[in-house]
Amino acid sequence: MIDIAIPKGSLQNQTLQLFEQAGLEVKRTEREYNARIDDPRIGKVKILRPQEIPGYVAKGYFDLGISGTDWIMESGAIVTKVADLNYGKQGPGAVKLVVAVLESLQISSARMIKPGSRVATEYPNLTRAYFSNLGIPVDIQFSFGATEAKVPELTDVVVDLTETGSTLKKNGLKIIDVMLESTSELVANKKSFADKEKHDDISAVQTLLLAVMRARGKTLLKMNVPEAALDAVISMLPSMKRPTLSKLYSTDYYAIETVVDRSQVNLLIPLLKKSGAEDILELAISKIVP
Ligand SMILES: Nc1ncnc2c1ncn2[C@@H]1O[C@H](COP(=O)(O)OP(=O)(O)OP(=O)(O)O)[C@@H](O)[C@H]1O
Ligand SMILES: O=P(O)(O)OC[C@H]1O[C@H](OP(=O)(O)OP(=O)(O)O)[C@H](O)[C@@H]1O
Ligand SMILES: [Mg+2]
Repeated sequence: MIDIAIPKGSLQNQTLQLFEQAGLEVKRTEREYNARIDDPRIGKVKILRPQEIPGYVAKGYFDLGISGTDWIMESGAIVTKVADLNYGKQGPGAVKLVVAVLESLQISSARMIKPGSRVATEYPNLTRAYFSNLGIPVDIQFSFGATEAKVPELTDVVVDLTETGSTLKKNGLKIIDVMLESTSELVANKKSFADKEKHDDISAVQTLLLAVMRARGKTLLKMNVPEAALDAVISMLPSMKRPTLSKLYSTDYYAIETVVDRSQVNLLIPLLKKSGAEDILELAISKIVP
């Protein structure tokens, strides 16, 4: 059995949705931080801040956790990366940890930042390493948030996250460098990962979550096609390997089944029909395990 830490805050909704779609619904009432997942492989489930999750996983309080690349790196926690889950607050993709200054300044790269500048950030360790690497001594000031508000009176430079870019823009800031790209990651405790039984349970959760991620954006198409139209229809169809073909009982029709990109399906269906496909069905896919 494995214990899991789920992030509260920006990554919470996407994480809960992913677990639910994987058939691992995180059950709890509003404001309840001790949750349950009804699965024989999963024990304790807690909802915690993503800043703390890597450290707790590293110490062995949890076998598995989800946090952002940013907090895994900032905390310096030694954990095993099990999977990139590749979502931020707003959905798929990564967020950027950027160096930003007032738009009106004649500064276009981090190398142009003056020694002694004040730098406000929630990530003092990553920021210290970054400026020390550049060889620019700066005055790093820990920020509890609303970091963009601090320019220019309270700080000269900010190191903060951006996803849509809206907060930087609304506060008159421009990006002069990207320190790192951060996405949600599934991480495991090193000892648990090396333990035979726990490894199997960790792998099971990994397989189920990744299967959901893979199925997103894909859809299943089924159709009946007369033998005469078979080549024309098959030549249009993408598939995971090759389309599945089976003969219909006592006719010259074939049934075809294949996986296609959801973004393509509405373009494809009318063309398939025109080429002779009949009884076209589109079905949702919950999981794809290669
Ligand atoms: N749009 C986003 N804004 C902030 N954090 C994001 C965003 N998208 C993804 N994240 C990730 O979420 C994690 C931070 O989540 P958390 O909820 O603890 O902080 P927060 O959203 O900044 O909370 P708070 O509202 O207290 O400032 C980090 O790993 C960060 O990279
Ligand atoms: O590029 P955007 O989509 O605008 O998102 C980025 C903003 O979101 C986060 O702020 P948060 O909501 O965590 O507030 P905080 O600054 O008080 O932590 C982050 O610190 C940025 O300010
Ligand atoms: Mg924040």
